[in-house]
Amino acid sequence: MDWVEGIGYLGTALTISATAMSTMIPLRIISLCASCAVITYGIMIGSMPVVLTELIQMPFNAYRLWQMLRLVRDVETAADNDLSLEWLRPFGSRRPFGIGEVVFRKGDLATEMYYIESGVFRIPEVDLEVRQGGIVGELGLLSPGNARTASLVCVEAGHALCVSYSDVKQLYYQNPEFGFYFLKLTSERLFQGVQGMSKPQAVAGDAL
Ligand SMILES: Nc1ncnc2c1ncn2[C@@H]1O[C@@H]2COP(=O)(O)O[C@H]2[C@H]1O
Repeated sequence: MDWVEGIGYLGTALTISATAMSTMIPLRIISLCASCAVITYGIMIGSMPVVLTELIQMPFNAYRLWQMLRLVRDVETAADNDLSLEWLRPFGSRRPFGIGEVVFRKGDLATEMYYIESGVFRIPEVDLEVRQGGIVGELGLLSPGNARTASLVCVEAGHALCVSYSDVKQLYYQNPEFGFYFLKLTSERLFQGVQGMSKPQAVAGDAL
């Protein structure tokens, strides 16, 4: 085996390692290293398809890596400051809701959680209001069969950021700070549920 082939095998080994990785940041870094090795090998053997494939892949990996690093930084800032969840913004889609609109009903299959940006939403089963900065719809990720534990109705028109559970899981696994927020939020709500809340209360950003 000559050194050119050696670089090719190094590229193969790094590509396989990246594929086997479960955490995003190391995966992206190893993928970028693999691309560098494969591009070098492709140039050495004069194979444009090999070089081109890697050149196309590299910006995607670099962009995703930048996104993830930025997220980690933002979550750390959020943890140090006012616990605002503004950094969730890139992970969700903004949706408007009108007065009386039922966002979901108890028992519905849950696929996303909501970060309330404006307006007022009500959870009738526990007589709670969720306002700007509040998180709602996170328990469905943990409930049996992903069923909604309560309904959500819009009582004052506004907007909510909808974040899919696959993104929530990704954030959970990638970022211990977010994982801890999530754990704290869900356990607080489960404890509240156990204690049987009866008085109307407002759930806002400080719920975390
Ligand atoms: N006791 C509670 N206190 C605060 N929020 C609750 C409570 N019970 C349910 N919720 C919220 O209402 C949501 C209904 O949908 P989910 O079960 O997905 O997630 C639930 C929580 O976000």
